[in-house]
Amino acid sequence: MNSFLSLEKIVVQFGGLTAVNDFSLRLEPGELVGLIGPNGAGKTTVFNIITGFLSPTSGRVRWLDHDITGLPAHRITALGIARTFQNIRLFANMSVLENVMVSFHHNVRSHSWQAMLGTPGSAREERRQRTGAMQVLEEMNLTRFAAEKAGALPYGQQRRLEIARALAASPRLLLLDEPAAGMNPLETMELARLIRHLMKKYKLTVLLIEHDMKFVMRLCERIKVLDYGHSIAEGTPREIQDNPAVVKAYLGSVKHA
Ligand SMILES: Nc1ncnc2c1ncn2[C@@H]1O[C@H](COP(=O)(O)OP(=O)(O)OP(=O)(O)O)[C@@H](O)[C@H]1O
Repeated sequence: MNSFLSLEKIVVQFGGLTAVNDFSLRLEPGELVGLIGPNGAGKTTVFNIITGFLSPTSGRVRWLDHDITGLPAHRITALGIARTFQNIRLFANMSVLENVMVSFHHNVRSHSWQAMLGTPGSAREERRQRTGAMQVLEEMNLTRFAAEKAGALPYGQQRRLEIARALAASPRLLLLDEPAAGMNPLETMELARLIRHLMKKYKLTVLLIEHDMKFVMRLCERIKVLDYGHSIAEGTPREIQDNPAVVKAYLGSVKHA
């Protein structure tokens, strides 16, 4: 059957721990889906499987009808899947602009020998990366920070820069790992607006992990809930809010917190 992204019966074991167990998920183009669940439920592990940072113990990942299970991360990015990280992974000592240019560089995989020799091809390529990176920064409202060190940006802007870097890879599917973490309510509201805008403009599909329930419930069309590696519910925000298994999973996690 045709599919955009489909995860089929994914199992991930770390030694004796089963972090993800028999997990399946399908995404259709243009969807905005939330992946939620208590701490340690296996959400980031699912992202790591989709993006090639981990290989599953069993199960398959299909993307645009290709089996991409276990492909290395850079190949999966080149096929159109980009991500951000829960723990921000910027090059803190490089400028904001350079951080985005690096993603363009990976995107086009420009010939490193050209760069080493400083040939006209590489100068042209650098200009192309710079122009592209500036466009992405403008989209993310980060132009005024272009020359600043990434590590010096306020936290909320660093999160936006992470998204800028992911966008530079020209993805069709964007995975956002806790994009609103550490943001104030105003920043969170702006982020929700931005995600909708980017999805429309770049015809993106988005899967996001988030603990801010208000944000998830307002933004996502469909939500999938993980608990101890198992999918325990899937549905609209309303259905998820009223689902007894979900309430129980979250109450349990509060009790143990
Ligand atoms: N590389 C690893 N080696 C061993 N155990 C791991 C590894 N990565 C994750 N785990 C374990 O797998 C389980 C799922 O972790 P994961 O980070 O996917 O959960 P999560 O739902 O993203 O949690 P959180 O909301 O706290 O970020 C946890 O018990 C975690 O400790």
